[in-house]
Amino acid sequence: MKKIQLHAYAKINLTLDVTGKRPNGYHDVEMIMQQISLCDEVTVSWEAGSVRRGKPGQTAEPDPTGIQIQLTVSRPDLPADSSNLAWKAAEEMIAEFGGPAGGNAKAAAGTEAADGSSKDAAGTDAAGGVLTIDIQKQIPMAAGLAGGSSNCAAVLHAINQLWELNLSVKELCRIGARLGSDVPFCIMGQAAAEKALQGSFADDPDACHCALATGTGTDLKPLTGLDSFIVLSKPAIGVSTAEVYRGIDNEGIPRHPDNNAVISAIFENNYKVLEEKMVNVLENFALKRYPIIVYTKNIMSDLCQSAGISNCVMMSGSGPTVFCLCEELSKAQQICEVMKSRNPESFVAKTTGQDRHRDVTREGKHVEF
Ligand SMILES: C[C@@](CO)(OP(=O)(O)O)[C@H](O)COP(=O)(O)OP(=O)(O)OC[C@H]1O[C@@H](n2ccc(N)nc2=O)[C@H](O)[C@@H]1O
Ligand SMILES: Nc1ncnc2c1ncn2[C@@H]1O[C@H](COP(=O)(O)OP(=O)(O)O)[C@@H](O)[C@H]1O
Repeated sequence: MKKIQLHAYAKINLTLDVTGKRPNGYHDVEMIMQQISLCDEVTVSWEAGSVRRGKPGQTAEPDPTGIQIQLTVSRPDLPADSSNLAWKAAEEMIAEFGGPAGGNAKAAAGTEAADGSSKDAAGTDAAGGVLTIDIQKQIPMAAGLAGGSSNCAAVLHAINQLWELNLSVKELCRIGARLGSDVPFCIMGQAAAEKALQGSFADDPDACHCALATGTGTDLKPLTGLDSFIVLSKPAIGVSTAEVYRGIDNEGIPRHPDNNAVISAIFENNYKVLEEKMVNVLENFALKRYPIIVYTKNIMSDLCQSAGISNCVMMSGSGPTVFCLCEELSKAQQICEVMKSRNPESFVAKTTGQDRHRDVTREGKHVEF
């Protein structure tokens, strides 16, 4: 049996502009996406040849390739069936590749039964195998943080490794884009941030922690990332991305983000410019529809003011999570403490990929998360 454990990182949107609507209902966007340290743990194992039954967690009957998917999750409100994006990722890889490189499960089949599955003379599954996925959740759900998309991306990466497919980040993104608009960014981010993958993607130009996303969010240009601590606070509601995108169609957009100014400000770590130019146009609908988001933003802004830091407070993605940027860990921790008393799902995170923050703070002290 082969096994790989990956971190599935969340993202925040430092800007989010909507520039048009397509005939299929999807919206054109221009947004800056930044990976952060808050993550789930996704473990995937591959056992070739034998199809086990009666194991814990949800299982699917083997498909015609003889491959069975098993999924376990750490939260009871997260589906552990084929509606889970992690499961969909496994199905997509099975449909695309049929099994490991050089040992394609379809091609390696012994005799093919009437239902298309592979059986040996004894009637047991001769080819194929079992893909077992376990998700330990930490990223809040339906939160605007791409938790589901990051789980999906982790399973695509894991199967790429376990089946030795040698796909590039671009090739994985092509598959991921079919599963969700945020999935390609999560794939690029994991290629850059996950130690277990770095050997495979050391020279891949698409491995990055921050990107400008255009099109429906799947055309990505790597950017230098921000170097900051982040406080995240999720009000106790779930928000549907589809509802928010639909809602924005009937709203005026008084202010758009200035992506070029934000890209320069990220490079210079200029929080004053970030405060002025970071805009998420989805707030125009989401804040009206869900006043708890306004309330959360106001509390966080007041806390930033009391701490004497820039007011870089914004909703991430389609919400409802609100975040603020903090240069200093101690201030981020102070703000988080107060936010936790209002919204238990409040966290301190840091942007990934920054040498200054990777292992040590600027003062040279180790940072433990
Ligand atoms: C808003 C963003 C910003 O990063 O993130 P989240 O808030 O979801 O984290 C993304 O655009 C969301 O990406 P994702 O959550 O993957 O969305 P998808 O599954 O592709 O689409 C869910 C629904 O959102 C709408 N949708 C999505 C993307 C897009 N560019 N235009 C849309 O109108 C569609 O109605 C679609 O049916
Ligand atoms: N592995 C997964 N993790 C989280 N949510 C998932 C997953 N698979 C499917 N979902 C579903 O997708 C929806 C949005 O999930 P999520 O990715 O957390 O939202 P967002 O991108 O807004 O942060 C949830 O309602 C959840 O039921």
